[in-house]
Amino acid sequence: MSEPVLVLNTGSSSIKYELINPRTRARSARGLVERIGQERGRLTHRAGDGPPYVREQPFPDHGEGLAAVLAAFSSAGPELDPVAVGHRVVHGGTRFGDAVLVDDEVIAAIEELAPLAPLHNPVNLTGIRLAQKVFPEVPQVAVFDTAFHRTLPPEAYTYAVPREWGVRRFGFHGTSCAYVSRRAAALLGRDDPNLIVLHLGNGAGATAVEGGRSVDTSMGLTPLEGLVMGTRSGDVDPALAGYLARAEGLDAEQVEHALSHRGGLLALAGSSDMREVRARSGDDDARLALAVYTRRIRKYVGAYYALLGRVDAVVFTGGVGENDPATRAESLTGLTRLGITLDPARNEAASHEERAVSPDGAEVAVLVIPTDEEGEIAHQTLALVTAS
Ligand SMILES: Nc1ncnc2c1ncn2[C@@H]1O[C@H](COP(=O)(O)OP(=O)(O)O)[C@@H](O)[C@H]1O
Ligand SMILES: CC(=O)OP(=O)(O)O
Ligand SMILES: [Mg+2]
Repeated sequence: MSEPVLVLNTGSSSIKYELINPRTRARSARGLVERIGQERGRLTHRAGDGPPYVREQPFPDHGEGLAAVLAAFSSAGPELDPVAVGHRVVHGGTRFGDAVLVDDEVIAAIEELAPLAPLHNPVNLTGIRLAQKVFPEVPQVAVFDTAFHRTLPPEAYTYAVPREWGVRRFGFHGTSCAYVSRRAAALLGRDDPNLIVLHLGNGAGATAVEGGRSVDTSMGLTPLEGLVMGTRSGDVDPALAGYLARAEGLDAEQVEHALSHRGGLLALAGSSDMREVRARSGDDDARLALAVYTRRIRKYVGAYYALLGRVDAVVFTGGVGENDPATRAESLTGLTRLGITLDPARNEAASHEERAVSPDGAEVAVLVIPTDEEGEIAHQTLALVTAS
């Protein structure tokens, strides 16, 4: 029996979607709406093995992007008849752990958490509301990025700030971390390995996984802290906000917006896209950007090695982690004494498969595992809908 689940991963300027059979993980359709809110948007829809259905036009907001997705299914198929819709929701706060069925109360809670993930939660809600309208009889399920990090111990999630602020570290990309951690365990043939997971996409984070559980992670209260990202600065001196207020007259919102949208690779190299930055690695700005990007990763690898004491594998995932051998090599240089080395030929071989890129018998395996956030969301969605 085919039981397709529609998965919506609504990002700050994009919508990724897939129609998946969660049991076989077979996709009958997948697509992407890019550059929402910009002058030139694009929708690419793939159904089966045929040529993609492409629309180049502006998509002023996520609502219009989603309407175009529905139109793509009508024009290019397949029939869009999901048994459930699974939504990626970035911030679940302390309220949400496992996936939940969406009702009015859940929507209100996701909305309340929006100030902690202003780039993500509001557009996640746009997806939920539209799907409710289009599929009123179909259960909607929210799967939270923060869920996998519920196991952080207090000493990892506590900031040394006044308690009455009620703030803490949450961590993100948990669905990706959970999936690649499970796959790493299978590849290593160990039940509950110790891992350093490096999810390097547009957003990027490092996570220390001990015995299969997240015990520390680089993203914090919001998805701005930690590694250098496409447009996000990652770690900076918190006094920067006060300095910019005094020196430039920026208010808190302007500082946060700049650190989120004008930071990272974009600030240093003029592009948030790693492929473009790599293509210009002859120029000084791009070289510095790459050095800052990979040095930050190396610092987190060292820190998490120290926390874990024993590491079975370093796992690379996300668009950069999966596809950029130079980032993997530069991030792990000088770590031979920790037992972390790469096999250059394995590292450089292009592949979309799960694989080890360290030498056979290495003390610490280095793995590349393509993430599957959508497959994981579909799986959790069907499990919840079937159980309820
Ligand atoms: N072959 C490649 N070499 C280097 N970087 C790549 C390659 N393919 C994709 N990337 C980079 O991956 C990043 C996007 O990662 P992805 O995980 O798809 O993003 P998102 O967080 O939006 O899901 C971009 O910076 C892109 O340049
Ligand atoms: C949480 C986060 O950073 O997500 P993304 O990588 O999709 O921006
Ligand atoms: Mg991502």
